[in-house]
Amino acid sequence: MATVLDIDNLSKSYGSLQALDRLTLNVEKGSIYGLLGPNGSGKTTTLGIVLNVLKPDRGSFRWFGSPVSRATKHRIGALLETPNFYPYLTAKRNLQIAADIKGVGHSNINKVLDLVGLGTRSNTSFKGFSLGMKQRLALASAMLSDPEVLVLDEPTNGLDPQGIAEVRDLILRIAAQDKTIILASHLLDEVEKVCTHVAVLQQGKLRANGEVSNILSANEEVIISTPDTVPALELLARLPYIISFRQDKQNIVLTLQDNYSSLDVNRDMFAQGIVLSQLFVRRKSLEAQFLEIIKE
Ligand SMILES: Nc1ncnc2c1ncn2[C@@H]1O[C@H](COP(=O)(O)OP(=O)(O)OP(=O)(O)O)[C@@H](O)[C@H]1O
Repeated sequence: MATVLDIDNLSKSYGSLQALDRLTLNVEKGSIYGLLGPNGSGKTTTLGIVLNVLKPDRGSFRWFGSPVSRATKHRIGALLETPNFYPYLTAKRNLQIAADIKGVGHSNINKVLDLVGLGTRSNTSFKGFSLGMKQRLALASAMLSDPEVLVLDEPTNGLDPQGIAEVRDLILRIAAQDKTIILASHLLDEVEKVCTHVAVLQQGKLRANGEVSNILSANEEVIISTPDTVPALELLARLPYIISFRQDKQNIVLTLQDNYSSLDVNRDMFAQGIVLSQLFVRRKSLEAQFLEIIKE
């Protein structure tokens, strides 16, 4: 898989505040890469640097294997903050002006309006749009040059639930067109629903990164209930593949080593004459995972 963005040891301070501390990560083609972190963790600073708006103190980054240049810039679309459209002009006219500013032709305008679901509203003035529609128009504007990569900072901020759902759906549709998306968010739910990969930032440091599905699947819990609690706890303490267990009301919650499953627990309990009244697997939520990561 080709690397689209390669970030190597980026650091940035504002006075005595270290906003970014030796950040290293790779974004591969076709991924939807989430930069996840609480407010002030360095997400916007990272995006500002890789979009050449901010200068890093140290470190480097490469787009498509090369230092940033006019040629690489044309391959990247960005939405860092909601752009100012002219309120009394139509969606289409606003995109024509945006295209002129970017130095791209008008040939993609109808296509991007259709893509974001505003094809039938192209002659409506911007001021009549809902916040969700305004954000979708902003995404259309970022897509005017048909970029390979889209960089988005908190794309659903301030939207109502319907607007959030529309923008997330749109991001997935854009990604399905063989685009790479890099997206900063403080919303765990958003990253879990939209992203294929995640980098967790805290106080400018990378705390964890990888495929969202890996981070989640590596963190399953097995929940069991049994009337034979005491022998069950004794057995769990002896089983070598149990990483941890704890009692939670009537249940016992287990974390298992990789390559072991609830079947192993059931079989070993049964072999010792311990009957389970309940056994199920629960995926630790990304939120639980995230809180553990930033607690370390
Ligand atoms: N121009 C600036 N001058 C001084 N400090 C800044 C500046 N820009 C950002 N910071 C500080 O740097 C840290 C990282 O900010 P950044 O905006 O990158 O974080 P973020 O994760 O995007 O957070 P948010 O979601 O709140 O935007 C924060 O503590 C912020 O207050």
